Amino acid sequence: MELILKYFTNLTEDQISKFEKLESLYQDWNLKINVVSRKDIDELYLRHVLHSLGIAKVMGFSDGSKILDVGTGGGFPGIPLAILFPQCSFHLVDSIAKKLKVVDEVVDGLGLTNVKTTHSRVEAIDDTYDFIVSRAVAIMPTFVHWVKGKIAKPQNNDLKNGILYLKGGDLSEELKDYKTTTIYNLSDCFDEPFFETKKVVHLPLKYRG
Ligand SMILES: C[S@@+](CC[C@H](N)C(=O)[O-])C[C@H]1O[C@@H](n2cnc3c(N)ncnc32)[C@H](O)[C@@H]1O
Repeated sequence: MELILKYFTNLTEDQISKFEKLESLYQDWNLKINVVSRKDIDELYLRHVLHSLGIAKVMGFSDGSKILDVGTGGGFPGIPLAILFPQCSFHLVDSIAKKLKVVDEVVDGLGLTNVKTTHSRVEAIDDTYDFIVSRAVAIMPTFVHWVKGKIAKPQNNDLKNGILYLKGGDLSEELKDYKTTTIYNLSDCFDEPFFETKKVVHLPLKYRG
């Protein structure tokens, strides 16, 4: 938990208590349904919570923003971001029901009122969002194919609306067809060696409507 406080110094009491509660909620639920590996549970704050919050280091969501987390699995990056941005609404989608069972229990346990979950493949979701976040779900061309048409018309001519994807390693081949992409190195934001090769890819997308 100290890790989160090291990099996010303006948290409210409510946010701190929610981040603190996360560990025991995941530990309890992971005993019943294994959604996070043993190693990752031991390093929950580094590998899951802080990594998810890397998105917030490169993009501040304005109040009222609508955000879709595709393939949320055990709730990452959606749940940590929902704690950090209580004035935004988060839709967490996954095609595996048992993973969402854990997410629902964590959301209830934290009293997160800005999160809804849907058991579905993302292709079947018919709605629009300001941002689409994700980690470890598909290569970019597949991902873009799944989510195009799901970006809302920007408020205030904000041309940033689009995908924010947590990725690692060399992305030059995977991203070569996307000219408007910006890649942010999380090693510039966090000192921990875990972030050495970790990046956030920002790909603005054309909006629908
Ligand atoms: C490797 S896990 C990553 C989970 C989480 N994002 C994380 O980083 O911890 C990939 C997840 O994507 C989900 N998934 C894969 N394709 C999907 C699709 N088309 N629509 C919704 N979920 C999908 C899988 O069910 C799985 O839970």
